[in-house]
Amino acid sequence: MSSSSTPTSATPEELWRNSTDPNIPWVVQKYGGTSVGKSLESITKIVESYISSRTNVAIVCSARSSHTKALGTTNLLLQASREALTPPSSSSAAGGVSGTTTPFFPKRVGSGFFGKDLSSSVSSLSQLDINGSGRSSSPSPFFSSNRSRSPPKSPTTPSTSAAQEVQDQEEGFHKTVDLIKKGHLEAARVTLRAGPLRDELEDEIERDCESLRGFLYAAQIIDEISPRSQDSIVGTGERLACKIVAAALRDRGVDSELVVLDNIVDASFAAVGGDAALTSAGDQGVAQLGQEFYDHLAVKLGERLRECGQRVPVVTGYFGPVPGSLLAQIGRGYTDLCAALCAVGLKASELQVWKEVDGIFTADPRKVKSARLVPVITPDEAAELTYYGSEVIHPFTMEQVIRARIPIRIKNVENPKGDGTIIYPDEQFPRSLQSTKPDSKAELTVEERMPTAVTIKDSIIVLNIHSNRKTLSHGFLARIFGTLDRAGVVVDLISTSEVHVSMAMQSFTHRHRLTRLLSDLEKIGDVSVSKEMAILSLVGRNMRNAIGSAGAMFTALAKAGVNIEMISQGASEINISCVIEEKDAIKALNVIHDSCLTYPPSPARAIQGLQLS
Ligand SMILES: Nc1ncnc2c1ncn2[C@@H]1O[C@H](COP(=O)(O)OP(=O)(O)O)[C@@H](O)[C@H]1O
Ligand SMILES: N[C@@H](CC(=O)OP(=O)(O)O)C(=O)O
Repeated sequence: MSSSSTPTSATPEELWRNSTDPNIPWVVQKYGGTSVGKSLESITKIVESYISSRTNVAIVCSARSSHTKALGTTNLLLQASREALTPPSSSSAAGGVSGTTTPFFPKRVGSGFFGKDLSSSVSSLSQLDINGSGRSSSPSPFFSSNRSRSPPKSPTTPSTSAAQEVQDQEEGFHKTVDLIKKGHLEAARVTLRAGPLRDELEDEIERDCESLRGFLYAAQIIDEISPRSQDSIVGTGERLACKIVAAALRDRGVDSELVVLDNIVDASFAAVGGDAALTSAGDQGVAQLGQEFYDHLAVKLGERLRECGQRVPVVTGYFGPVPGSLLAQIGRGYTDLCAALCAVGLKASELQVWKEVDGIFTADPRKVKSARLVPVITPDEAAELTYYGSEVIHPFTMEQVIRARIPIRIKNVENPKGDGTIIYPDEQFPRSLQSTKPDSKAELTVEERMPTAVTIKDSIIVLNIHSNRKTLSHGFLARIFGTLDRAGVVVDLISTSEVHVSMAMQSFTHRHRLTRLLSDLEKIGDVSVSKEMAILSLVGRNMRNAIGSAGAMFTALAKAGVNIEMISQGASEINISCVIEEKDAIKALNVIHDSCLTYPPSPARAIQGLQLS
């Protein structure tokens, strides 16, 4: 359907009858956490409008974020996990939350609209798997407090006093679970009309949050959260969000079905032959999920979603504890990948990623007022932007849908009529936008030679290692990479000479991890650390053909008095990055946007200096 279609006056039932034809195309819509948190009303209208235009819609949702992703449910869930492993303060013991009005180990309750597979419980400490899939924990803990364990109080042990009890309950993960519960209950009350559906939804939220609490409590007792358990904890966010969205659609007369994917990977993984789904990782490191795994999962998802028949599938973007852990294998933003695999499985005509912005901009519109919408972008450019701070779309997403020749469109929930940004591979670009053909270089306009976007990644540290010259240069580099691999550290940028290596990476949340890494690196050479840095990246497919992009970028930064700590140009030639001080980040973004990305160019702008190679 066209992106500008609007709802008709037909009732939802009439609309829905129109959409049952199996030949009607599918559109998969992924709604980001901020949209689920802030724009539920708009989401339901969008879904209705697509159904009315004879389109089958499947929707995939992320965990709610009421303001920003940083304050969203997934981050709260990760925080709660850490808190469960943090030693309790002075007098409050791990189990000091007894006597609360809500049970720690709630009973599984019958299946209403939300189905029987949705509530789960932890009935024993060995069952550390929040979704009850029955698989045992991985032996290597993802989070472990490394503290000597003091015997926790049992949940039924009375606390010393009522006041202490209240204080205990407010501490640590309990407070965080309460916050998650409160936010979701409020959303349910604001979104749904009073009645049985809302009552059932509130019960479901209550139950899921208490299951979570019980799970964390059990983790606290055994003092360990395995990667698989961590995945399950994180998955609570998508489950809660989807319950609200599915109920909101129903409340407005759109028949929906909640699709929880907690167990889909187990079945898919077995079917493709266990470890065969993982590609070889060599001697060390984590094996990567292979294409065979994704292909099979896509088929499974397609089959599952078609089972929904006339109902709109509302799919948890969390798709279960994958081999090697979802967060380690795919990382944050996994719901984009889930939506992509749903689109592939359904042979959808389009994958739509709905956000709170009109699409991909030339810079973060919150930070650069003059940023413009980019109408078309390549998957490589979108991936570079995501890696370097503009969380536009998960990089793995694009490969899956583009292999299946399904276009991706980024759209704004609050502006559904906008065209958004479409992600096309280079070779599928409209002819006028193909700037890589050698014989067409002379015809390129200044605009066609411009970079696509500028982005900033905050909270960066730079480690500089100077060789102690006790090993040859290749041995020096090998030892550094070996040390980083063992520490599980991802390097964002690197710049090397024979005896000196500078590496930019995300700041460490846990100081002890940095301390440990530094002491290991000090065995290889002298180490210095620069903190509170940011990576500034200029991204654009056109930079392959333009001489002077780097010159324009660094001239503009020099004129603005921005100090550059390190420089790196990726092998792809579509990204030039440098590390600057974090305090200069916004200024640098604006300066680069004004000088390299503003059209039409003024004589003062450095873009004038660009020539074709
Ligand atoms: N180049 C960019 N183009 C568009 N948005 C960007 C860019 N860089 C950063 N952003 C930010 O990314 C966010 C994406 O939208 P949002 O709906 O909040 O994300 P999510 O779908 O993860 O909830 C916006 O807040 C926007 O300010
Ligand atoms: N909620 C998960 C998954 C996700 O994809 O989020 P979002 O769609 O809001 O980027 C996360 O924060 O990582």
